[in-house]
Amino acid sequence: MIKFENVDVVYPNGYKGLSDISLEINQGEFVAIIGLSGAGKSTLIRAVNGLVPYTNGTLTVGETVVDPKNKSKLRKLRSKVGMIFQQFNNVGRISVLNNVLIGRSAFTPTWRSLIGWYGSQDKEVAFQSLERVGIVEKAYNRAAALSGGQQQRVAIARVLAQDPEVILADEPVASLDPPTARKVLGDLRTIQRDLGITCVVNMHHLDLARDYADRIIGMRNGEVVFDGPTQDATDSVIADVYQRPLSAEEISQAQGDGRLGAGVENPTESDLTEAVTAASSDSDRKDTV
Ligand SMILES: Nc1ncnc2c1ncn2[C@@H]1O[C@H](COP(=O)(O)OP(=O)(O)OP(=O)(O)O)[C@@H](O)[C@H]1O
Repeated sequence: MIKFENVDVVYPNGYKGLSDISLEINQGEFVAIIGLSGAGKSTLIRAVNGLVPYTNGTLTVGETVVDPKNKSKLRKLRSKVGMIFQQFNNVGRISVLNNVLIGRSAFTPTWRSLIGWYGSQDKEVAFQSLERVGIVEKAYNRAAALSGGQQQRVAIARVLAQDPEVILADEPVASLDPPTARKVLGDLRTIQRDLGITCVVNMHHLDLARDYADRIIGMRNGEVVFDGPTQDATDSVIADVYQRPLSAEEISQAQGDGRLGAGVENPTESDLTEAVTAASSDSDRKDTV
């Protein structure tokens, strides 16, 4: 489904963010990416939808070769690859429902999505998506008025409304308290199991990765140093990924924040808009009204 073949990412300043990555992620897997700050987790995830362009090798999602230079191909890819971020990236001043409808942009002519004119079928999909994450009663609230956990659920519902094959989640629970983090990961897990959507999730806490993922990929210095089923990711294996024993905070989110620093630059507004609104100008999209 997602296939990295000898993929490198070299940033414009010459820094090698990913080095010779070869791996395959199958349709319907729930994969956690772990590793120290700066290991390359965000770079790996963002390469999949072209937010970070890879500079060598081949990266494919399904039948599509990710081509960061081909904007129209990229938009089409992003319509099938939803992305959620640590900071939710909802539009705070508009309603929850309208935020979720943004996920329908790929199915709506550009001029109509620009004025927020979505058809009844789109609204039905949006309501179903909100129901799936348990916040349908918030549909007409302003997104900014919701709690962090609810806002992340809005982001998940928006991605679901895209009808994605893959959900990429770049530290989706890093801003949430431990119980809320578990609820949000539980939603993602249910979505993956019920709908067969592939989930690739960056996480800072080993206990969350172990509790929710089928498979763990451990990264260090831009390389994959562990890749296996979750049950094989023992403490000693993970200590090897980190090259030292883990602290209690790194193992369990309940022990504290556990973050060790900042990662890739925040994406620009336009990158985010593109990543979440996907293929709104593709010629083969369907008008659903
Ligand atoms: N735009 C950029 N230009 C140059 N180097 C970058 C850029 N973005 C990231 N890097 C570097 O690439 C490396 C990998 O960063 P990345 O954010 O992918 O790591 P991470 O494992 O996700 O870290 P964190 O857990 O802190 O988010 C880091 O050393 C980082 O400083």
